[in-house]
Amino acid sequence: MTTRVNPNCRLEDQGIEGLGRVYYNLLEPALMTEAVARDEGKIGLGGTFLVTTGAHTGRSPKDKFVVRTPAVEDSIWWENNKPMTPEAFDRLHADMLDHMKGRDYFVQDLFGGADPEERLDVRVVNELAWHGLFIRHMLRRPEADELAGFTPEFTIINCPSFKADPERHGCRSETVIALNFEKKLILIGNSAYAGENKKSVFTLLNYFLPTKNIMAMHCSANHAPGNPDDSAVFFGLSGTGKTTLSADPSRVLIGDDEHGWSDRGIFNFEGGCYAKTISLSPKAEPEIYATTSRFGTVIENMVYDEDSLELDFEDNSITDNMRCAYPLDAISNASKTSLGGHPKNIIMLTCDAFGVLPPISRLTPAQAMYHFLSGFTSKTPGTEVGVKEPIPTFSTCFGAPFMPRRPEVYGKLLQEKIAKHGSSCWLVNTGWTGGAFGTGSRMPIQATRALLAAALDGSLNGVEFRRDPNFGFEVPVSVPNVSDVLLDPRKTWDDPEAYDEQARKLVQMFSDNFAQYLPGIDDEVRAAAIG
Ligand SMILES: Nc1ncnc2c1ncn2[C@@H]1O[C@H](COP(=O)(O)OP(=O)(O)OP(=O)(O)O)[C@@H](O)[C@H]1O
Ligand SMILES: O=C([O-])CC(=O)C(=O)O
Ligand SMILES: [Mn+2]
Repeated sequence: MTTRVNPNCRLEDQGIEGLGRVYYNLLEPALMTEAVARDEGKIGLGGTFLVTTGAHTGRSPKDKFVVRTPAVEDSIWWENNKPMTPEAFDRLHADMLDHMKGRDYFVQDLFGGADPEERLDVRVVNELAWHGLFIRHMLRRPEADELAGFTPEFTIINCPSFKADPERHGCRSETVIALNFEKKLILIGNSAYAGENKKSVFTLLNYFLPTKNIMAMHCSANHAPGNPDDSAVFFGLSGTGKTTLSADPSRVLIGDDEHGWSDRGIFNFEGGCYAKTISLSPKAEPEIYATTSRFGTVIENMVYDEDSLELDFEDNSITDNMRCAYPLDAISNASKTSLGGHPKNIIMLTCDAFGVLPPISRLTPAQAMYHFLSGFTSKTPGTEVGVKEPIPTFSTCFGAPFMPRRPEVYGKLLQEKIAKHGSSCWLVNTGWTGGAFGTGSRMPIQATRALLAAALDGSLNGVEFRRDPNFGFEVPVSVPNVSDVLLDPRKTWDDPEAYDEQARKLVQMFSDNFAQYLPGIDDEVRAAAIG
């Protein structure tokens, strides 16, 4: 019988002792069985696993720390990554190991990265069986014979029942995510939100890959049917549409959130997807909807009927950030390899709740760099009391919370690769049209899809373009299957002067934010800066 763990690499061999029962590399059915036995959640329709995560229903970026050791001192972007002293980390580590004694743990040995040459071997040690199921869906699953020789390069210990002590552990609250590059260890305490697991691995890859000249990207990716070389990536912050728009029935899905771009092309870091389910429509997003009733899908923080177990896609009383996690093969048109060629098209998604940005714009490489460094989207009112206006959010590289290095590192890599491979770049607004949030409405998914289809098949390059007076990029005047009015946001507003006023404000926000990047920027990108 094949063993499901490298016999020379048990937790004891890593100095983790005195635990209760340790379950190594259980498969999905066994993980579900253990999760049910522990009352962590319950089986839903079609064999999904329904779970709630208590106080944390999203990531806790303010509680994330990097241990400040000499080896990483010069390479970490400390203005964006909170430091923790090695001594505080050691106390946290010792206290967590102590807390773990006598408790059962679920170990999953997995790969981060679909390209075998570039992958990171990670061991994820979870207190919750369903976290084991989640991360097994999300990362790359080794074959049984690969497990026999598996030696983790990094270990993540995720212990939601552990509460940190800010005084003793040098953190901010009882919640902690601490990355130690020297000890090759990540410790997560006091959050049951599953997304912390996957974004920890992303942060590691974002640190390591640039040294190998590989661009690490917070983006989704797909390719044309039968032609992996005709690939596209979709950058974007949370909620901008990476997952929704990459799962396009007319394209082959490579992945929905994290990818690398090496000299061989693009590769998914993950083996699964983590989709938002709020208002998920079977008509607009049939592939993702179908995953919410298949065996093994983890359904996190959704309200359901206690008797019938029917999910309520509209009830956001637990959180707006309700999600489902499933392996890539749950999507029928997913790539078998999770690899693609050098992207022919680079899409930058933004959800502009001010209703100012056009639904699609063509960017020069310098403009693409400007928008990549800006990383604009907006948070919409409603989730926080008293928030009446959309909140502009500038998160550099479309993912500042996951970027351990300085933005220029990623910016330069992307710039070089775009120049070398001649990728076309586009800015796509999946946010508001016909006015700002409160007046207008969200861009219809069908319109966004039609515009993307035209960009990706090359036909959009053949239409007439106008130059946007506020942002300087080019905007198509007319596109088949999309109303001309939609293409010109000013015309969608009842009051065009109110549009101009809002546009002026947004330009100013971009310009104020970009000031921080001007000192290190080359002339071409400087010339593309607006305002
Ligand atoms: N025009 C549109 N384009 C894309 N998504 C839209 C559009 N209109 C509405 N939506 C909704 O917006 C949400 C986009 O979320 P999605 O999960 O794709 O974001 P994401 O970029 O993958 O975020 P995260 O990184 O948090 O996973 C979905 O709920 C989708 O149904
Ligand atoms: O990380 C998460 O919690 C979910 C996600 O994909 C994102 O927010 O970008
Ligand atoms: Mn997503």
